[in-house]
Amino acid sequence: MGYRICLIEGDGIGHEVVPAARAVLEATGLPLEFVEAEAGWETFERRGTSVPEETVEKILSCHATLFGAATSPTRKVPGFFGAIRYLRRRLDLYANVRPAKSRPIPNSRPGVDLVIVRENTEGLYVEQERRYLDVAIADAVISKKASERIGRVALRIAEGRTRKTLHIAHKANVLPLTQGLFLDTVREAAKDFPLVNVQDIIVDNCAMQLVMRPERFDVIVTTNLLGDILSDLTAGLVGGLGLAPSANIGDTTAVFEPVHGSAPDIAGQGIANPTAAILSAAMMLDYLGEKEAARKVERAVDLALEEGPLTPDLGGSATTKAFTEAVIRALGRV
Ligand SMILES: NC(=O)c1ccc[n+]([C@@H]2O[C@H](COP(=O)([O-])OP(=O)(O)OC[C@H]3O[C@@H](n4cnc5c(N)ncnc54)[C@H](O)[C@@H]3O)[C@@H](O)[C@H]2O)c1
Ligand SMILES: O=C(O)CC[C@H](C(=O)O)[C@@H](O)C(=O)O
Repeated sequence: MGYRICLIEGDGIGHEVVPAARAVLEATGLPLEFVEAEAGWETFERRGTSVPEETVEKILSCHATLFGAATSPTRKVPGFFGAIRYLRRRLDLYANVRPAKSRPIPNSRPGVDLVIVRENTEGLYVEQERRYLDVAIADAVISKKASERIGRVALRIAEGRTRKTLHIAHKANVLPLTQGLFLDTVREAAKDFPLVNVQDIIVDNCAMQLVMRPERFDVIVTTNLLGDILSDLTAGLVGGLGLAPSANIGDTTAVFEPVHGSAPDIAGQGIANPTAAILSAAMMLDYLGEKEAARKVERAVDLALEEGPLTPDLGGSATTKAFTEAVIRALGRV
């Protein structure tokens, strides 16, 4: 039996990096069947909704989904909602797992091998904002249930790694009710994981320590917006957004996507780095139980990064297509 994979390109460079990742997936030789679905800003403009119901149905009919990126305007547009944010909440994809690993390129910091585990359903992402004349208010929701389940995901990941260390990154010193509930709940869950060395860290110090000494971190668990920001920081440590993969995982399905967005500044030029999408596809293979194929794809990416040619974000002049072909050639040698 094969795997049904839902592909959602989205907007901008999503149209370039998802086909690249698909080509690499096809080159693994695994029995994969692809189902295409649409979501994002272009979909909203065409159909009046950024996530048509049939897209949700297609995702649910597949074993896993690979998502590119979707554009969200910074102004309020009536009827619009952010596609990936909607899918995370609609499908209860509560764990956003974002690894950052050193890669064999000059602008990647050596010695980094960490995972950010970002709570993916609440915090400030409940998107409850109100405006009263010149004052605007946003709600941040933290629940014991969501904090406990994301805490347990992070603790299980930490338990399975060599260093077995978990940092809980929080701002409970300023927000003791919301951030404090998150911190206390994860600490409580940690009692069931005696092998994991659990430490608290205030998020601003965590950001500084990540820049100064990233090699000391193993797994970091944090709330939604803090994880959003920290995971772009860790992407920057290892070579940039073009290299950072992620997984949105729930109990019934999972959506894999590069950490980056639609990159309007380079979209349509065929020069986007497909590595983040390809590594997200590797995370998807791992989720599907195809561990060996996942490891091979990751090794092929590292070989291609080592040997080049590199895309412009990494200082080269290769196209998306040329780099993808290099990864596919490398797949034959790993
Ligand atoms: N998951 C998502 O769908 C998602 C994630 C982030 C941002 N966004 C949306 O994307 C749009 C653009 O946001 P942004 O500019 O802040 O972030 P972005 O990630 O799209 O781009 C940030 C910078 O990184 C570069 N970059 C990103 N990915 C790259 C790649 N694969 N190869 C080479 N360079 C790459 C871009 O050229 C840009 O200079 C916004 O509308 C935002 O809402 C969506
Ligand atoms: O632009 C959007 O609608 C979502 C962007 C998205 C987020 O979680 O905020 C992105 O920054 C990410 O880290 O996945």
